[in-house]
Amino acid sequence: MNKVLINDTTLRDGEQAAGVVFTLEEKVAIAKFLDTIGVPELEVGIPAMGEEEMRAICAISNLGLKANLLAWNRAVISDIKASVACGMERVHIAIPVSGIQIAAKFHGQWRVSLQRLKDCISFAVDQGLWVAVGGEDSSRADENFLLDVALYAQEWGASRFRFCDTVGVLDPFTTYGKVKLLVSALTIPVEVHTHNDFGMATANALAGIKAGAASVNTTVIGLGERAGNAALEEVVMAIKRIYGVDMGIDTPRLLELSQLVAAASGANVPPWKAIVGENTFAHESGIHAHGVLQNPDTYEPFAPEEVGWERRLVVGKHSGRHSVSNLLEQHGIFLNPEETQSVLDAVRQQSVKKKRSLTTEELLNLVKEQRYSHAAR
Ligand SMILES: CC(=O)SCCNC(=O)CCNC(=O)[C@H](O)C(C)(C)COP(=O)(O)OP(=O)(O)OC[C@H]1O[C@@H](n2cnc3c(N)ncnc32)[C@H](O)[C@@H]1OP(=O)(O)O
Ligand SMILES: O=C(O)CCC(=O)C(=O)O
Repeated sequence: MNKVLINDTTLRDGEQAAGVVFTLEEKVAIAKFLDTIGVPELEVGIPAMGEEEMRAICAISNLGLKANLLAWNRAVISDIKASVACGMERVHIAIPVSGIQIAAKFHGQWRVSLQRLKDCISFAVDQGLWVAVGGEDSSRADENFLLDVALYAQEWGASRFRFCDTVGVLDPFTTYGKVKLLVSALTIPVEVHTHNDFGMATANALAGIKAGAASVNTTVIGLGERAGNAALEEVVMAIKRIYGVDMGIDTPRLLELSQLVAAASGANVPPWKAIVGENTFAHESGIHAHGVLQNPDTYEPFAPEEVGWERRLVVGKHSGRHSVSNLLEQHGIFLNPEETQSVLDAVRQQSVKKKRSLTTEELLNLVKEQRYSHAAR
């Protein structure tokens, strides 16, 4: 797999998640964090939204970050003027490309939409801007029409074309085929933008990259419209660990970044969320805990420290003797096999009663209550 460029859109598509509002300070903090950990490109917002958003984009633009910054625009000249007013040197211009979208937004008049795109690219290029074009709803567009739009965008001066699975309807196989067509036809790089409506945003992003996309859109914790986008932490770690390509991202800070974005968005990250969910390196099941105690590779795809976690062994309904005795030994308590089994029985009972795993303190209390002769050597 080729080295791919991450263009993170937490500050644009991420914030579009219904109910999410970042303050200016939060936007700045997220931009700085993404930049610090090595994300090379950030889509920072939509200047056309008005003064408040423009202030935040200007503030980010004034930070002097290493990352390239990009503002999102419709094919509307005043949108691009607003981007210029925010100090943007790079603009992304979106144009609907599917029949459904062109009908809703341009009354089916595709020639009008193409003329708008041409005018906007020319205007932006004349302003000295670097221009990327996004084919909104590329996945449902007629393939020949999509190709024509992309080729025209290239001819008119765009430096990159974004393939958007706007409503997340593709699977990795179809994504691969569609992106490959574009990559083969264009000389400018192709970017993939995927949504998670069927839970395939990350898989589709990887398929697009495999097909030759040079750039991929992500958002932290997968925040974004409806079911969200391809998650930054998933894409980065999959590329690193499945394909062996290190993208130069400081991955031990991914957890802290996810917590920053979760707090700013008011979102609860599910415990089972890939890479940054709190259960991703927690082991309760007896067979798993036993395996992990022998060799963590038995039940972990990579070391927890690589993404900012520490491994946790938890005792509860599904535990076995090995994890119970391991935890107790860490507290200087050494039991014989019969005693360990009776603690395990008590752990199971308590866990079922409480409908959760036990804390270390609860486990130690159980042992105390049983007053084992071998306890606390
Ligand atoms: C797939 C995506 O995520 S696209 C990005 C979506 N993000 C957002 O919408 C968040 C920010 N949006 C906003 O703040 C507002 O929608 C604004 C400022 C952009 C526009 O607001 P309004 O002028 O009030 O229009 P409204 O949002 O109701 O309707 C969208 C208008 O943009 C037009 N439009 C939509 N996409 C495009 C496009 N790519 N190029 C040109 N025009 C477009 C629509 O046809 C409609 O035009 P109309 O007013 O002439 O009918
Ligand atoms: O950039 C574009 O063209 C649209 C991006 C987007 O958010 C989408 O299609 O879901």
